[in-house]
Amino acid sequence: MAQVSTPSSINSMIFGPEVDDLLPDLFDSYADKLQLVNETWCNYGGRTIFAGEVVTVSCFEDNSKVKAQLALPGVGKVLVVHGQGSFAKALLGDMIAKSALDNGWEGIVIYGCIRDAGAIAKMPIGVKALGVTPIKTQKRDLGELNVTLEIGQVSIKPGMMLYADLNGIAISESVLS
Ligand SMILES: O=C([O-])CC(=O)C(=O)O
Repeated sequence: MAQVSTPSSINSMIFGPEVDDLLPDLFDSYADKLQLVNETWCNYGGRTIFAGEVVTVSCFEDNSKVKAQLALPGVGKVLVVHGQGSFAKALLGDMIAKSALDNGWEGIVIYGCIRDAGAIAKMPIGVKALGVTPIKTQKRDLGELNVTLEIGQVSIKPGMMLYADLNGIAISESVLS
């Protein structure tokens, strides 16, 4: 599994042996540099600790841009998708998640829903979302790439760093060091 381009001390928190948690240690050391993205996230990916440089998509019940981005190389990157919190359509399923895994993405955060949660749970990639629905979107190529997103009263901009574990999601303006 590729390691993200963070300082080795943080990499050891993310990838070290028997590491179960990341955010508590990060907030103990770097609280002044972190913003908590305070939403009721559920964990769906087979990898519970992940970090990377943020790429953003904004879309509503259409995951065309999500599919297109995750088909591109993603080593060291996390895709953050603002789906307006919709529970009507899934913005990620197992095929798109597999594509992300094959392309080296560290993780995917969806302010909305996913489907194929059983299969995604077996994939070694980070996936967090608000919930699940079995219904997929219609792909009409609607949505915007690399715009600033407002989630959990935090502005999430492309190029920021995102850190996630079972305790939540946090972002920083730059790589913590
Ligand atoms: O295609 C979709 O919209 C979602 C899906 O089912 C998959 O990724 O397998």
